[in-house]
Amino acid sequence: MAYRIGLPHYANTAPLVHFLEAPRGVELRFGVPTELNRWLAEGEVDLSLVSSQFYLEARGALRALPDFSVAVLGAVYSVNLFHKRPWEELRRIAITSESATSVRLLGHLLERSGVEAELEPAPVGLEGLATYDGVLLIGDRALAAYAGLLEHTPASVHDLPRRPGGYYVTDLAMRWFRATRLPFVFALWATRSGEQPPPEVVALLRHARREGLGRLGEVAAAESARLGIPAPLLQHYLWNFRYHLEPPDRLGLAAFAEAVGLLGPEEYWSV
Ligand SMILES: C=C(O[C@@H]1C=C(C(=O)O)C=C[C@H]1O)C(=O)O
Repeated sequence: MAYRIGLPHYANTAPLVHFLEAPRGVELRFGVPTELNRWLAEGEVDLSLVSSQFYLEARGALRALPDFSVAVLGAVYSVNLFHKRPWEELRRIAITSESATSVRLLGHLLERSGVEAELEPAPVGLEGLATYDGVLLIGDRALAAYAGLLEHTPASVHDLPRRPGGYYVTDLAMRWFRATRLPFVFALWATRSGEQPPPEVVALLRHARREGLGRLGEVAAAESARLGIPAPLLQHYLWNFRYHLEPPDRLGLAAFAEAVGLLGPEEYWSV
C-alpha cells in the first residue's frame, strides 16, 4: 500500500507543498485540518499535518516530526475574528468547522479577558455578521475576507487599516503574542506513535520546503492567482510563517498546552 501524506489546501502550506512531488509509493491526500486530524487518528493517512489542539489532546497516540510547524510570532493574518462590536461586548460568535486549534485559542483568549460569549459552529462568511457579533474564519477564507476589505494594497504592514470595512478584525495570533510574547503554533506534522516516519519521506518534505522557501516568489505568484489576492500581500503573508518548529515555537506550543490544560511531556521523532 502507498504511504499516504495528509495536507491541507491552504496558501499557508503552499511553501511546503508547491514543490512536493510524490514519487511512486507515496500518495498525497488533501483535506481541511479537522478532516486530516480524523484521517490520521483513523489510519486513513500515515503522516499528516495536524492541528496543535488535536495533537495535544491525542498526546501519546501521535508523535510529531521534530522540525515542521505552521507557526507565527505575532500576526498571522489568516486566523481572524471579524466582529462588529468591541471584543469586550461579544456575546454570540460563529465559529469555523475547519479548525480545532483556533476555536480553542479563541475560547482561551475570551476567557482570559473575562468575556463570556457563545461559540456556535456555523458555516458563514462575513455575511454572518448580520446575525452574529463575530465570525471566526481561518485559512484561505479568512485571508480572502480580509483582503476583500482593503481599499488598496498597503505599502507596508504598518499601513493596514485599523477597522477595515468598518469591522473590527482581531488576529488571534497577535492577541496571543501580546499576552505571552511567544509564537503560536497552529499545526505540526505527525504520525501515529509507534509508526516511525520513513526517513526518505521526511527528506522529501524537507527538500520541498527548502525549494518552496527559496523560491517563495513563485509560490506566492501561484497562490495569488489562485486566490485573487495581490501578490505582494500574499508573499508577505507566506514569508511571515515559521515552518521549522524551532525552540521559541516549542515554548509557544507548551504555553498553549498549559493554557488549555493539556500540558505534558513532548517527544519528537528523531529522523
Ligand atoms: C494559520 C493557519 O494555519 C492552519 C491552521 C490550522 C488550524 O487552525 O487547525 C491547521 C493548519 C494550518 O495550515 C491558517 O489556516 O490560517
